[in-house]
Amino acid sequence: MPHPFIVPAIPVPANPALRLALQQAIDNKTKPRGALGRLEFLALQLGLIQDSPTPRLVAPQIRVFAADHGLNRHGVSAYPSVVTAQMVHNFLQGGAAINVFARQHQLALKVVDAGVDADFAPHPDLLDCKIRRGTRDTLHQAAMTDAECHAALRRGMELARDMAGNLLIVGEMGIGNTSAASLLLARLGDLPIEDCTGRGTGLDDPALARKRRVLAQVLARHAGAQSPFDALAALGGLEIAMMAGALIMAASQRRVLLMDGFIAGVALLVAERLAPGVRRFAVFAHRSAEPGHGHLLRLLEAEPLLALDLRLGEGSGAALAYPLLQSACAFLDEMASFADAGIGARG
Ligand SMILES: Cc1cc2ncn([C@H]3O[C@H](COP(=O)(O)O)[C@@H](O)[C@H]3O)c2cc1C
Ligand SMILES: O=C(O)c1cccnc1
Repeated sequence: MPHPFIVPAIPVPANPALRLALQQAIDNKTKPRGALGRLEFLALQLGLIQDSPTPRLVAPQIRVFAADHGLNRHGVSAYPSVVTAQMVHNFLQGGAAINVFARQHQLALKVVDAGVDADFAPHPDLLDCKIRRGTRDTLHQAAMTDAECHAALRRGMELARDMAGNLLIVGEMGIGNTSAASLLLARLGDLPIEDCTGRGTGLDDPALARKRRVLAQVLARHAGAQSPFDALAALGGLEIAMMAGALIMAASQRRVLLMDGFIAGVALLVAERLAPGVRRFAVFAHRSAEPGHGHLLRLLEAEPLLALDLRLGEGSGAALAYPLLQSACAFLDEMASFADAGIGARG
């Protein structure tokens, strides 16, 4: 179906002359060739994203997208949906993991109400983008109408368009959202739902078996929802749709997308399917302990920087990896070349 929103053009970060110049600059630094390992590839990628021989990270931004999930009434999470709103209050008071790491690395943080099942008083760090109070129960209905799904994508795009800085971390908070992410991965990746499903917030074995059964039923119920847009509307996640919109717009503006774990990663998969090319702007921060993330990374041909067994979300793993991107820019900018230092390169 035609999208009543304009998908912006995604540039191709592959200027061959610049690639050569970056590679030469990296190789001429005072170190054995390749000795900075994957930090060298990171520097090259950041240069190509910014179309610059001296990439710089300016005013990095985190947006944590919060929303609720109708499917959670079937016991697919270890926690009740009310925790989503409680965590929004925690973010606004500065007490969550992502607040701590954002402060540590001076990353600007705002919380987006993408569809929490509660109302909040106005707050300078809260962006009200609410489409509706939570998705519908996907065991019985589509998570969102087409109009709601379009609105969520559009609001995500608008939010990124008007943002400061040249790096975006999308984080999420939504009790039940590993279920939506697993469903989307199974559908868009054509993978068995059992492989895509994990313990999320910490389900025990019987609860995990029940989650798998429920998700298999949901997929069967929405067997017709095959296109990326139809799958997104049917299987949901208002926060996943809004993150996908934000990622599309940010890539179109040549911002670096510093990707967190499983749920944010699924939003990138959706974004890539809706607007091919977005993935090239992504740096993958870490490998989540949620098993679906391994399948997602394979699908996206991504090798993340860290493997810390994190399974939190909120953008926390991306915030932790941020200093590595700073180091990649710094060595490219500041390290002496063999010529600068008067050291003979390998003959
Ligand atoms: C206190 C708390 C803080 C969180 N911060 C992120 N999540 C993470 O867990 C949820 C997904 O797991 P599931 O699908 O099993 O509900 C999401 O909200 C995700 O961001 C949290 C979960 C809890 C309980
Ligand atoms: O990897 C993630 O993003 C994740 C995993 C489990 C629970 N919440 C988030």
